[in-house]
Amino acid sequence: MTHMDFDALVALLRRIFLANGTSEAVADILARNCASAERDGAMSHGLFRMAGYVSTLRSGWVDGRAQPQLEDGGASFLRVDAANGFAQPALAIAAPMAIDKARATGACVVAIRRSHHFAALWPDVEPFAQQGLVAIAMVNSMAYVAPPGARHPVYGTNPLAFAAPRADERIVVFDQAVSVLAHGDVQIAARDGHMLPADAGVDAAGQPTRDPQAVLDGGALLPFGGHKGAAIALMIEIMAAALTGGLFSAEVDWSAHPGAQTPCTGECLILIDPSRSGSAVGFADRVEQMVTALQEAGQARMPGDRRFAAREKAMREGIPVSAHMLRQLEALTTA
Ligand SMILES: NC(=O)C1=CN([C@@H]2O[C@H](COP(=O)(O)OP(=O)(O)OC[C@H]3O[C@@H](n4cnc5c(N)ncnc54)[C@H](OP(=O)(O)O)[C@@H]3O)[C@@H](O)[C@H]2O)C=CC1
Ligand SMILES: O=C(O)C1=NCCCC1
Repeated sequence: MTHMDFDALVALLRRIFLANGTSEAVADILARNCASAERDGAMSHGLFRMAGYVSTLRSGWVDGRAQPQLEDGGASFLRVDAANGFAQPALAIAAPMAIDKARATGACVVAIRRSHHFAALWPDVEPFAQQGLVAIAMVNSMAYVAPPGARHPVYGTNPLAFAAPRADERIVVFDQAVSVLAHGDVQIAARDGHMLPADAGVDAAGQPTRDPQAVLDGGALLPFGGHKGAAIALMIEIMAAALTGGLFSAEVDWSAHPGAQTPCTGECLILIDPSRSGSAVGFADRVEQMVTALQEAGQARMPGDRRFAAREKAMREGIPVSAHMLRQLEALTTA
């Protein structure tokens, strides 16, 4: 096991993206995104995903050089056609105007379509909260999740991320899939020979199973909280696909592109300027009061706490990367 400096890991991942056909701008954004996930201990969307990025790029399913097109949708609405490229470069192009619109009008909706999102979602919201805005992001993915009573999966694992400013320049962030587990964690469980929690998935016959391979081989994941998680999955399909002009998770068809792993769907980001609320007490102070109330009630861990602690440790000590993973990454630097 070696401990890699964050910038050295970003540089290695950047070489992989460039060697496999992305533009410099896309390589910069995705390398930083993927290294950040690994640094923060979000293993399902860190280095584990690099082989999938590469096989997808090589399959021709995604355009690593896409030029996202920004379209003004009105005072508080921005559309982006990601042009069959990755979602994060599309978001990066929209971000400055989205912030301006949110500050000018109180809110802004960013609707991204024809976009591939293969990553953790918190990097899409964190920077906005650091600039004093509330941010909510939703992405749909591909049909891995069966709602209660369904005969086959319809929803994606559809993550939802939320970020808001706290006092003292801190932020509160959560980022979660609608399924009990992310599909990436099921793949990791299958690779490492671990069983799933009892309520996570069903096999191809619709029977509950703890076997990750049975979920991957024609089975399905289940939403957290039964019909309640399923309703959130529905909302995300509506916001990230119907609203943006992207595909629903169940409409993604990559059968003509063997090796493809990234969903080509949509993303919806909502920004709110909390200074518009007119509240006498500052918004960040109110958020802080809420966090304090939770802590006083006994909640020891806030969402984001584990991740921020992992980040701090990794920035101090380096990011642990196994010799096996390092060899795999080096191999991906040659097309
Ligand atoms: N691109 C895509 O299409 C998809 C991406 N994903 C990504 O996969 C990643 C993992 O998702 P998921 O498995 O649902 O995430 P987790 O269940 O690991 O965590 C969800 C959230 O709950 C917080 N949390 C976890 N345990 C506790 C606890 N005991 N007390 C308080 N808070 C807690 C986490 O904070 P903390 O981070 O601090 O642990 C996090 O904010 C996400 O980054 C998601 O965006 C998932 C599905 C599809
Ligand atoms: O882990 C997941 O679930 C997913 N991650 C990337 C995109 C597809 C679903």
